[in-house]
Amino acid sequence: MLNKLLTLVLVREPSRVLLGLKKKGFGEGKWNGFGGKVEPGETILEGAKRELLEESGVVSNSLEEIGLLKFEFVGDPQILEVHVFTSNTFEGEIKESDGSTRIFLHFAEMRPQWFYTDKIPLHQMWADDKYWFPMFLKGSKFKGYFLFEGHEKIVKYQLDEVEKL
Ligand SMILES: Nc1nc(SCCc2ccccc2)c2[nH]cnc2n1
Repeated sequence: MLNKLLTLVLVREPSRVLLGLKKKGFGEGKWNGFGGKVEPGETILEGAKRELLEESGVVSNSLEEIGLLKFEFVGDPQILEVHVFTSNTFEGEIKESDGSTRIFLHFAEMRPQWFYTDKIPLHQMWADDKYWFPMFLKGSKFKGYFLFEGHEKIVKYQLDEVEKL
């Protein structure tokens, strides 16, 4: 299967969500949760925890999978399969990462910032987020498929709230 396994972690307090501004690479210039590739030999959950720690300095031991999103880009056979997690307990102090390798952690070019749930910068996020973020904020689980043309235009999509992923 050509699907590329990715994770996305949204750290959440009752009225705030932690997002990171991607300074380089895929999704550069967009605010997003913390995530990335699942490495060989690790589970999706382990990958999610690893990326969260690498990209934000946050250690979370209670991630809950809340969404499954598949992204296809016109002209590219590889489908991104993004497993979305939320975390409502965490420890560690939030660190900016500048891509330089630290002694302890390899940071992945993210600038973390808290956003109040009524001030999510959707216009500076991936175009699909405006569709499923409200489901995330109200605690629903969701499954979606988005066909992109380039990185900004959604050609078609399917999105459903689900009881179980
Ligand atoms: N919100 C959102 N996220 C992603 S990729 C998330 C996973 C990821 C992958 C690589 C680096 C960092 C994070 C998206 N792709 C297309 N629409 C999208 N929406």
